[in-house]
Amino acid sequence: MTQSEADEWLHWLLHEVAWGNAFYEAFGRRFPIPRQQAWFADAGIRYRYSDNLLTTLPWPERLNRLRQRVESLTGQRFNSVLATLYRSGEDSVGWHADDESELGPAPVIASLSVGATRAFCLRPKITPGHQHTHEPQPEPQPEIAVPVHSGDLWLMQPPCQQHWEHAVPAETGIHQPRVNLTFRWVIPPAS
Ligand SMILES: O=C(O)CCC(=O)C(=O)O
Ligand SMILES: [Fe+2]
Repeated sequence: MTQSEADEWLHWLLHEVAWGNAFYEAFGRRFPIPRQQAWFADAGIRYRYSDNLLTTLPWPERLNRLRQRVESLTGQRFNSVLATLYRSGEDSVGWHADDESELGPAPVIASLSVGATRAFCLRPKITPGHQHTHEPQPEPQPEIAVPVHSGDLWLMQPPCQQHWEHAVPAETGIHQPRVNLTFRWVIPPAS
């Protein structure tokens, strides 16, 4: 999208979205995750991870039109979007893959960013499918860092989530916010 569209989207997302704080548990305590999130989805769509932490919001008309635009640009269908707000360079997301079973074995995720330029980092999973093990791990592979600019749209296609992890590390000196939208297809529950 153009810079002025990206600026408009940043303004709309910052002011109109009901941003929520999510938490993670460690050492028997709850800590806020270093970013804010909102989860929009079609009626009846549930996503275990997000559902535990976030309420499902209905699509605002404007966001629904953006979904249709992303669908026609990518040739993919999406029934949900996870919006993430990085309030400044202090906010981040750690290494993970979006490989929950609700996304199916080979998810296609479209990602759109507006606001501050941040590094989107990728690294191969150390042991595909067993990345959460506590056993000793071989040395991590060198990572790839792609600067993502305001208005950039990219696709994470198979086998990205199967074999790679991604992260947006904290960056000192960034005081502007960034919003990232990840459009996803969550397999609807069997009716
Ligand atoms: O902010 C980004 O570019 C990545 C966000 C992300 O990894 C996610 O929403 O799962
Ligand atoms: Fe992700």
